[in-house]
Amino acid sequence: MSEPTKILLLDVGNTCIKYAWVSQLSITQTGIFDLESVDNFNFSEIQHCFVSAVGQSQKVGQLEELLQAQNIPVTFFKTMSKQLGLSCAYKDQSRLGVDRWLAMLACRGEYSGNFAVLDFGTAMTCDVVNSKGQHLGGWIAPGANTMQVALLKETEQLRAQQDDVANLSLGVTTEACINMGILASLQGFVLSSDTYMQKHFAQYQIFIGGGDQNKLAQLQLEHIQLFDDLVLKGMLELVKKTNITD
Ligand SMILES: Nc1ncnc2c1ncn2[C@@H]1O[C@H](COP(=O)(O)OP(=O)(O)O)[C@@H](O)[C@H]1O
Ligand SMILES: CC(C)(COP(=O)(O)O)[C@@H](O)C(=O)NCCC(=O)O
Ligand SMILES: [K+]
Repeated sequence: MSEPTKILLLDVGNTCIKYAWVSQLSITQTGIFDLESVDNFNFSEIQHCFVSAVGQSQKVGQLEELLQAQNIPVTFFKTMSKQLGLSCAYKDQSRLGVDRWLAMLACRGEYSGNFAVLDFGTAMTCDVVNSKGQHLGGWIAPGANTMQVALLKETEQLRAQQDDVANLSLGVTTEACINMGILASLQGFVLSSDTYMQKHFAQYQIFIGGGDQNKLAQLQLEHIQLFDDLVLKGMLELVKKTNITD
């Protein structure tokens, strides 16, 4: 018997490209996709490739050429005004990053109540969705690495050394003060979303995803849940529910 055909999902953020292999409509493997070592990547038996892209357009172009050369059909997801019971708050939905849309679809697939979804990558974003599936809007702020880059660029005396700090304390060196300051900003983003949700909803959940979610693992709040592979799981929801590959 031949191997079941596979679907490749690609989540192109402004810093990293994440991939997932999907077989029989389940994710079997995820990782970081590196275009430089693409020769080691097994493209045989790919039935269809689905892409969410919000950055790195040059790499996306290269990827598209590579897949087309192998006759692999490629579908790019777009933010819709309405999809799978979710309605976009933006008047012009095409302006909302498709990664934010897919993250909301992933959470809605898991949870039917009111929620906020926070994604900690190059930018940190928050999107609020009510139990009727109405997206109410959100926030965009610089992510951890972007904060550090901006801080070093705009000052003279700062120097940084990134450290995977998760417990918030006080720094006694410049480097530690920056790491703690950035962690405080990330935690503040979460706490502000909690305050907002508490004010507007009797019941809610806060989902946290993105490459820097591990920085928030120590933050123990009643309504918070870490959510791996948010965007990839949103893509899977669409692939499953729309039978797009039939
Ligand atoms: N495998 C990893 N290990 C540790 N940190 C990572 C990893 N991947 C991403 N990160 C961190 O997450 C950030 C990128 O997160 P990600 O959600 O992939 O961003 P984007 O979607 O904007 O490309 C990086 O700035 C880095 O700090
Ligand atoms: C906000 C973002 C930069 C987040 O990107 P990421 O951190 O995942 O790389 C991206 O979703 C984007 O470019 N959005 C378009 C503007 C908007 O959503 O309003
Ligand atoms: K993000």
